Amino acid sequence: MDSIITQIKSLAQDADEASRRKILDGLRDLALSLETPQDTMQRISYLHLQPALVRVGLDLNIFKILAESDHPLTSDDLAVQTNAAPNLLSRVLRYLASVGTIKETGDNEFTDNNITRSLSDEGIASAIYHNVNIIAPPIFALPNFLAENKYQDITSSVNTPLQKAFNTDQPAFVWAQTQPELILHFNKFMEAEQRGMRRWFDVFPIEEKSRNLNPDQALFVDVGGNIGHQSVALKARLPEIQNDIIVEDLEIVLASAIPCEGVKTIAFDFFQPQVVKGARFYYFRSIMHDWDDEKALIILKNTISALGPDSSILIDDMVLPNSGVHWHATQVDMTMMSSLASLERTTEQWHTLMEKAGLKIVGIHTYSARYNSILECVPV
Ligand SMILES: C[S@@+](CC[C@H](N)C(=O)[O-])C[C@H]1O[C@@H](n2cnc3c(N)ncnc32)[C@H](O)[C@@H]1O
Repeated sequence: MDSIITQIKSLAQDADEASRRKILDGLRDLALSLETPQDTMQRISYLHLQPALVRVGLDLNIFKILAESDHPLTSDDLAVQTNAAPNLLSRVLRYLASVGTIKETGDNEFTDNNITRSLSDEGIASAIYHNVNIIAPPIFALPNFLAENKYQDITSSVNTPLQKAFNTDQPAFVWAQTQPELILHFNKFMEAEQRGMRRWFDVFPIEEKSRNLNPDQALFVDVGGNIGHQSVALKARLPEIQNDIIVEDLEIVLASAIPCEGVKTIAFDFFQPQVVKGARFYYFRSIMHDWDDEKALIILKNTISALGPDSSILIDDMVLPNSGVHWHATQVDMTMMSSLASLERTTEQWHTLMEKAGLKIVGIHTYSARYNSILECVPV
């Protein structure tokens, strides 16, 4: 067994991202194939504990303390540093070690491992906060919601499990504006989610397609661009181009925009007609997946009215295959459904949406093993 583990580790060390994922998924399938009914019961029925207890670890700063310590710490050491009751803490630590998020080195003594170090990263911590605080309650409300609605499609963004879970009648993005902590975590989560990934312009011929701009023509409008990660990266890629790169988002979000010379911000509601006319690119990253076809069509039509003769719309979202969709994508799809009444789309669903908008897809450039793709769209 030890020699098999060593072989797998060395295989993974030299693997590219797609092969490394294949190894992880193969090991997952192997572990599942070995489960007894008892194992399955233990695994699935307690799954929800892990994010909740990891959040406790984050609240107490346990992962960072262990990652920054050059020697193992006892639960009493950690109790002093966190002000948590020693007995409570030792039980929490024992749980966290048992699921591999920290490493037990002796009786009530712990150190870090690769998972501890990942969890001590601010962006990854924010992803956990966002998912535990905002995504999990609607997911737990989902079974009753579906039963009450006789297992019909969730089609209204004001009637989803999110409204049930948080007792609100507002759509998620409006409700979110009343939750400043949510916005801070969400913005950091968005950064962590993109980190280390190939960028869309690594496959999209951005230099070639940015030629012959008029001097007063905007190059790039990052619609719903959050705090500007993509626009800042694009500016770094095209430093010599002086045409405007503009991040549009809600005012409350732009308040935390990354300051960057050459990147402007405009507070803008994409359910209103686009205010920047004739830009070369109108870019939507992870926007269409937030909305059902009806709302996505409003956003697209508001953009089409601003297009100039050489403009195009770039949609940066997942393009799902028809079968064998990876769990990284199916879990986002379930989240979209439960909180936003929206979806991740297959190639066919993207074509249908664009046809309804009066657009045609002239290219699909896939840039990650997670189906992230640029759909280049122009009017029919
Ligand atoms: C899933 S995030 C994607 C953010 C960014 N494009 C990225 O990929 O990191 C969706 C974004 O849409 C913004 N948004 C939601 N409703 C909006 C509206 N009506 N007008 C403009 N932006 C909106 C949110 O504030 C958020 O930043």
